[in-house]
Amino acid sequence: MELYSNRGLTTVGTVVRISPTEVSIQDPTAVQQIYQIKGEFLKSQFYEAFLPGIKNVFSTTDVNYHRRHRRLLASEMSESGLALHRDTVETKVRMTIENMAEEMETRGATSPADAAISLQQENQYIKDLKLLGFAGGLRSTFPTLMKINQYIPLPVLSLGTQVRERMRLYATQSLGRHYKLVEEQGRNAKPTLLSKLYRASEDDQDTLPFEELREDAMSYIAAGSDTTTNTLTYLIWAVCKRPDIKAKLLAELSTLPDGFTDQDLRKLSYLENVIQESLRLYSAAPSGLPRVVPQGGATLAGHFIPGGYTVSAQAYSMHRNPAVYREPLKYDPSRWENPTKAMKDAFVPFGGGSRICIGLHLAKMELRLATARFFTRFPNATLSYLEGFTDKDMEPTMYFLMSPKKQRCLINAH
Ligand code: HEM
Repeated sequence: MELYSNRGLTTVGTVVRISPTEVSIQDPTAVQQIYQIKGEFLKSQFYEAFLPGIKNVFSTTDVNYHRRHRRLLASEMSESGLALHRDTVETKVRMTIENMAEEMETRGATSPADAAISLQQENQYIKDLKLLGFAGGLRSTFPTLMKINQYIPLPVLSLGTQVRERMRLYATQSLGRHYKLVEEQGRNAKPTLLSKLYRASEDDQDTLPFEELREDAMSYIAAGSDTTTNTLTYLIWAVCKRPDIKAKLLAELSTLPDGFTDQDLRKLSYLENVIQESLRLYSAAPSGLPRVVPQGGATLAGHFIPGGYTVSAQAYSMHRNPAVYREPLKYDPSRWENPTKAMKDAFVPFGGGSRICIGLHLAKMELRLATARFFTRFPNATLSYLEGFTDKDMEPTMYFLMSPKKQRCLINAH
């Protein structure tokens, strides 16, 4: 199979052994086999190494624990459940756009990622989010580091422990703020993504103990911030680089009524294609998602893989396979006008099966609103060359999550 990487076209196997007991697979049919709703390929120990000491809906490898949490969390994150949160998302997006406009005045350029995140919390919080992915990626990719760390403490790993503790504190504070509101305002308190669970009465089966809820809140903070922000950053950068694409997007946005809402945006097909294409090339979590082959083994892409082996597929290569996507390195939203079955099967920015991203509808709502608000407010936006910014700054780095190498993208938003 031929694959495009940043270094050009390389020929690699569809099935590649990457360690004595681990196999990476880039075959759309096999991927559908591995990541199924009722699948038997369970998350591997990789996830516990990624977030040691934290058991939540993202990291747990325990099927029953996951099923219970996922069931309880799912309704609020569904498309209908999110209707309650549209106004909150809309307000955050508007504030982000205002931040950008202000930054333009003071700095002469704006950085979408900084504008989006600076609203949420202090500087330390932002640093912590980045460090969490970095340290987690190191730990799970190089488990030997953990062994060395027992004898010679490695600063990056102890930093990771401190970061996890601070993330736990952020989650506690965030839940605490809502508890206080509920005490003061009762059921009329502004809902959050976890409201339903702690509104339930003490003896209600459909609720979670505070500690478990707090760990899930951590997964939302960690998995839900940088992912959407990085995708949005790459989207704005990619569209600003291509005046033809921007013009087509602006033409579609110009059909929107004044005071448009997400309901209006959902009808815009080109906007949807721009988001799809950004998730294809710049998907924020494009690394291998390791699963354990069930007992008895499995035949994947024509190869028998014994039970207990780890298999993984990664969106990065799947999304750049020239046999599926013509000119795969080209940013071309129009390819999504009539996608083939292979394109749909190979498109896995949110993972798949029972462990598919629980935040995907929220992420897509945020991306729709932020893209539409950004380009209607700044129709003449172009790339900025201020502060020596170049395309090289946008080369991806990957520590499980993908982000621009220099952690910045400067836009001349005027
Ligand atoms: C563009 C934005 C996003 C991308 C690309 C993304 C990507 C992913 C991927 C690939 C997975 C599967 C991980 C695996 O199998 O190991 C995942 C899982 C998850 N994501 Fe997202 N995500 C995004 C936004 C969000 C948001 C906004 C939230 C929550 C607020 C969120 C929360 C989660 C959680 C909790 C899981 C674990 C689900 C489970 O195991 O049941 N994500 N995400």
